[in-house]
Amino acid sequence: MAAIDETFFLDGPPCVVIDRVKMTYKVESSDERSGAARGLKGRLRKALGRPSRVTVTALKELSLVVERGESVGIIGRNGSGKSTMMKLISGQTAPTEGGVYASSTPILLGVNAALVPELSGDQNVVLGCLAMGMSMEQIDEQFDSIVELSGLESAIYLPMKSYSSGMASRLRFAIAAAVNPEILLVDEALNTGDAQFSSRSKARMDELRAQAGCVFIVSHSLETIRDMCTRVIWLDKGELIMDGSPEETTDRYRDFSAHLSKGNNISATRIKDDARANLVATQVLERTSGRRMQGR
Ligand SMILES: Nc1ncnc2c1ncn2[C@@H]1O[C@H](COP(=O)(O)OP(=O)(O)OP(=O)(O)O)[C@@H](O)[C@H]1O
Repeated sequence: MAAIDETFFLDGPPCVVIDRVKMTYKVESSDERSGAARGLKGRLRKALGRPSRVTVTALKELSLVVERGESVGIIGRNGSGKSTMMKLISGQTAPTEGGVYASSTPILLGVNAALVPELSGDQNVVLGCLAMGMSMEQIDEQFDSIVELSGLESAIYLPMKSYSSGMASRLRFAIAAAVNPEILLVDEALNTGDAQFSSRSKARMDELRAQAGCVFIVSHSLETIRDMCTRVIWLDKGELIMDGSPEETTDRYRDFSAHLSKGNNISATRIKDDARANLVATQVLERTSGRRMQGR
């Protein structure tokens, strides 16, 4: 049986606690072979022209405790549940089961902030900042540095719908980076924009990271993850496979991916199974007096 890391939190509050969280989605499926399409109900639905619905498991049961000062990288193949985990931590989505607790409101520094394409860049700066809870005074103070970080110069006065996708991403990043959150979530935001913007955004990220209580970073760039994280978790098909140091976890994942891409599925599965067998599972307990205990 996997070892358990029992966590009591008296030595200082953790920033984020994920307690036995599961996430499933109900989606329409046109697959005639799916369980939901078969049987009397399925035939009836089909006769009425209604598509059948299937359940997609985005995250299997997952528990995690993240302390102040940690910078957690999340890696894994496409569809492994990384963005779902970020949405759950940010509160954008509620889990199907379990709970997510945070010491303050986490801010998702993604490239998906909803801005209005018809409005100009500067109008969107105001809109985006208001949406993040900033006051007009704070926006006024930060406006010039947001525009400077975006690097858009005079294009800031043009409608956002006229921007290239890279320009739009730069604006979203610059707006999102204007707040100094205690809990910062970064979902691939650093992988957009040109080289000049990359170094500018990395510098701002480093600043934010230094101020934040804890940071979560999703990225397919293992280099970015190694560079920026103190701890890395590997998700696969919604399951936690590994939770360890950036070097160890990215090495193991790189090995797994290399075997997969060469078609060595059996070796890849063995690497994954070995990693999962060594996982020290977290069990979240009620707040109680005591000290933090490491796995047994
Ligand atoms: N809104 C949704 N409705 C239905 N299924 C969803 C939804 N969002 C995610 N999923 C499913 O949940 C699973 C995990 O998706 P998620 O976006 O979290 O993966 P990811 O690891 O971030 O992938 P990627 O690396 O491709 O961005 C996938 O099977 C996906 O199809």
